[in-house]
Amino acid sequence: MEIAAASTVSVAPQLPRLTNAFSRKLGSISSLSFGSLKRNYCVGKVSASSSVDVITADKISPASFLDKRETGGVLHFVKYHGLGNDFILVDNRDSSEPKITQEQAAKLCDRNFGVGADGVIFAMPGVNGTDYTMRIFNSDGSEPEMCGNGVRCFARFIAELERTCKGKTVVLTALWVVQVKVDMGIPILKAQDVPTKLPGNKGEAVIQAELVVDGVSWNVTCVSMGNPHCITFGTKGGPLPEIGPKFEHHEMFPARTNTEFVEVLSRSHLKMRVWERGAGATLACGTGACALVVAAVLEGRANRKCTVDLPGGP
Ligand SMILES: N[C@@H](CCC[C@H](N)C(=O)O)C(=O)O
Repeated sequence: MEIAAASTVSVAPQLPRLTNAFSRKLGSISSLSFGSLKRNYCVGKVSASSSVDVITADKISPASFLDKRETGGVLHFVKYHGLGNDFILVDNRDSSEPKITQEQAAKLCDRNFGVGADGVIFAMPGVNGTDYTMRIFNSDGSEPEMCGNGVRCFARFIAELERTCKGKTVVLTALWVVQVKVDMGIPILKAQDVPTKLPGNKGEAVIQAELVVDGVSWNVTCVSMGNPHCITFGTKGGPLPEIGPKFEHHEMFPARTNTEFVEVLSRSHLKMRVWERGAGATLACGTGACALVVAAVLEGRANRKCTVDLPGGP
């Protein structure tokens, strides 16, 4: 079921390195927008508060991981996606510790033995004057600094929680499909802050530099949107599961990297495949889409305003 988009929520990430803070004092500062978000419920019954009841762990096995953190053995969650980049969202506003561990998150994200997702997002109490903080674990359990589609889902989730809680400022006029715009902040180009060990070749930035991957030479530009991205243009490549991990774990990327393989269709139309750090091939990556437009502009391949086609949509 889909109802037309009706609500726009802007998000200002204020601590791009470690946390993504969601401020209720929202200005209209969006500079990049993505496609609509959709909410999928994947298991169990949908309750009035839009959470999903999972069968209590103790009915399955006393050692089941879900009963270790949440009272009563129930983890309430919803499943959202942005262009098919899908996340399990947990209301963690009552604690500064995530309700599940990184290992448990990896199990939940397993598409065969768990719920299945690209990551788990926690809506945490605010820090430094913000109302909320987002934390996210990738599907391998690692913790990234930032996630563009994740922060959109997070904004949508907060909007829904606030609506449920009443008396707050976020207005939601339709369910199911909502446009959420995110201010992604300023890209970081300084090599050591991306981070990459590739030496800066345009000042401290790494732009169209040579990277040898498994004996093959690639031209790459390195951009951080809070999390590291390595962008390469052209049609060269191969199956993502083969080539992606070689970039992700390349010695030039001390914090590993997300990698975007980009085709330039025109100066305002780009097409990307992505291999995400800690999650593999995903249908969409918001930080990746932004990073590749930055790279395309820096390499003189595209205008500053572009449509990016991702496997999950434009
Ligand atoms: N899909 C996300 C990025 C998620 C984090 C990434 N896997 C990382 O480890 O940096 C997005 O939409 O930005």
